[in-house]
Amino acid sequence: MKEANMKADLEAPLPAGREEFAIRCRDVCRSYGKLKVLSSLNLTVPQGQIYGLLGPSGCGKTTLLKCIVGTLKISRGHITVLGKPPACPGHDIPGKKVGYMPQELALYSEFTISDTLTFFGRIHGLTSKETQARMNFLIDFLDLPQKTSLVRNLSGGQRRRVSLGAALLQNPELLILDEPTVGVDPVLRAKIWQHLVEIVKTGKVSVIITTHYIEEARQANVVGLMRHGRLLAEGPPDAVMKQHCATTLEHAFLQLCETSDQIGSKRESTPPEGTLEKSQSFGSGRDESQPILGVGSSPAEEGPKCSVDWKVRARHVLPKWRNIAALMIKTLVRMKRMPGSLCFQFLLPVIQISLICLCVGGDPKGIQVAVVNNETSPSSFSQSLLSFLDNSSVQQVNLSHKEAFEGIYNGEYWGVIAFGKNFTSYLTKRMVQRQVSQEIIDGGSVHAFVDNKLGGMAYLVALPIKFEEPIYGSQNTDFTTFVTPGAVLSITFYLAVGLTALSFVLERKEGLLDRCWVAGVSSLETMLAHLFSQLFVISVQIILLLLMILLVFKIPNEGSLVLVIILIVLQGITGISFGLVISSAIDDEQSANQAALGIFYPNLILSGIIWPVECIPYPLRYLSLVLPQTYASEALRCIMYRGWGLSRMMVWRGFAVTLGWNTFFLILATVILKLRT
Ligand SMILES: Nc1ncnc2c1ncn2[C@@H]1O[C@H](COP(=O)(O)OP(=O)(O)OP(=O)(O)O)[C@@H](O)[C@H]1O
Repeated sequence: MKEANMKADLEAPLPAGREEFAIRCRDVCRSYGKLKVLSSLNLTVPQGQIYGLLGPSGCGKTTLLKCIVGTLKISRGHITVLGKPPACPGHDIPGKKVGYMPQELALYSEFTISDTLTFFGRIHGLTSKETQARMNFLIDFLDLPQKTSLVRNLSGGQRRRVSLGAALLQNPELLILDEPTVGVDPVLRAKIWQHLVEIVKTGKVSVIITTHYIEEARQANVVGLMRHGRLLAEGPPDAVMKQHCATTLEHAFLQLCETSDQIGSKRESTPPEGTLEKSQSFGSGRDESQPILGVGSSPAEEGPKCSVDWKVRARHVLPKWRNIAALMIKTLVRMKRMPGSLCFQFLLPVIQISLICLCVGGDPKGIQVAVVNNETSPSSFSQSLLSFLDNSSVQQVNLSHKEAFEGIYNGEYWGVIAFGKNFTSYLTKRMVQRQVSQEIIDGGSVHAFVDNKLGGMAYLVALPIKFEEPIYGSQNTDFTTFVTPGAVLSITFYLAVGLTALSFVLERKEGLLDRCWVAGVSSLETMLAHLFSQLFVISVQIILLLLMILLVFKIPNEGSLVLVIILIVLQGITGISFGLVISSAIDDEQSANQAALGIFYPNLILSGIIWPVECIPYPLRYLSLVLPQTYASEALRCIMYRGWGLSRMMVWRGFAVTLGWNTFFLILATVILKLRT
């Protein structure tokens, strides 16, 4: 009799009928590595009702919500949301039918309240009039400050309310709210619940809400009590309390936990016999995966299949311009809000290339060289020779033999030039006599002692080589000219890597990536939007770089400027796409930074930017040739200094390798991001 009454109680508040449900989870399992978070979970959210999902911290509520919205894949079972599995092509889950408020704030801190709601409005395809109207309502309803207030200047509670506003914005059919009332004062909390009760009255909107304030869930139509990844009970709050003769939901929940623990310890004390399935039986033969107060059908039932024709599938895969535009505007607004960082991004390449042109490859200046001249006569050959030395490069310091060598050992001089006291007469003898003794040869020579730690530079400067007119370039082509094209590519590449390597890392951490994904933004759209908006930044950087090298440092360009620009832009895209790979694969900032910095030096050295590839030992040379910048640097040098075009293999090879890397990195980043969301 009691049982029959209870059944009637349970069924009474579900006017929509058992078949009408917004969400149905059957036999759902999900693990993080070896940690089993959801095990054979069954849950039903009736259509047009509020479902309060309750449970202690760490029991798997957020994980379940993520599986429901499709950001996490389940390892077993099936989930149906508004009639179809989540993430089924052509289904608006994820999309505008669902409003999702994640546990993290998931807001852009540089945005104002208005920017935030406008951004989500754009993604959901609302007109600016509709967004404006909803914004005014939400600001008033959620008691938010002025819409021009920056999110980063709001209090914790205000930020959570903005986050809730973003979930409510498009009047979704399904609201998934992960702890929306945390940090909200009791008056507003009551108002939020009142609003939820109000919106489900139409029967068209369903809500699933998690909360730590168990008692507030009494206002829900159905509650689900969750523990250790399972649903202990599911039913109308009054029925749950009644069944446990409890006056509060909290009390009922405690009793359920105790019962569950007792059964758990009983199971542990019985010897392990039979299969795992057998050990899951709950109480008197009941399956533990079934809630104590069951609602819905058996876990054995089949879920709906996601079968759609190829046209729907193709439309699902193709990126939507609306989403890309919304994401690009978002990035540009963020840049506008951080003018200092933007100026730094624009100026950094100019500073870097200027430093390379100024400091690398020039002739040494003001080198202090000790001169030991044992000849005293002003008309001696030694004086004449010394007067020919370039005094801007070499600063002569006349010293005695002892002082000069002491100076060398103390690191004061770069070298010693010494003349014997009979230098003039011995040199004359060497010139006029056919055969002379070793003593005359030595006495008639200039003796140079060089601090060899200087490297070969000092010798090279003095080498008696006569260079003929070069085939390409000019007689005074120097190391700077060799290095500059590779340096331009390298700077563009690394700045682009730096700009993008952290982009998803931070957004993923703050829950923004998931939120955008639930709003209907695909991985490809995210990728393309990043690519296009960063292209704007690197375009400005490239213009400034070229102005600097061509006009200020007068680096010659014999070839097509258009080809030069295209190649540098393509290398920038390689950098962006490589940054996107790092960003999609790595979760924390430190590792992403390490990955970006770690490849800098090896790539710089192996790409033949500083020293020609021909000098690299063979095994490493093969590695060098497949790197993104080796052939590209060579191609840029050929265009700029030889005036070659795309008909030459050395030029088109640079373009082909760059395009190949771009395609590879972009596909890789999209696949990784898709697999991880
Ligand atoms: N990305 C992850 N990798 C590994 N383990 C995770 C991950 N996310 C959650 N977990 C683990 O899964 C379990 C369930 O986490 P979940 O966030 O779903 O709990 P919750 O019920 O929402 O908790 P709370 O109420 O505190 O938010 C926890 O033990 C948590 O440590």
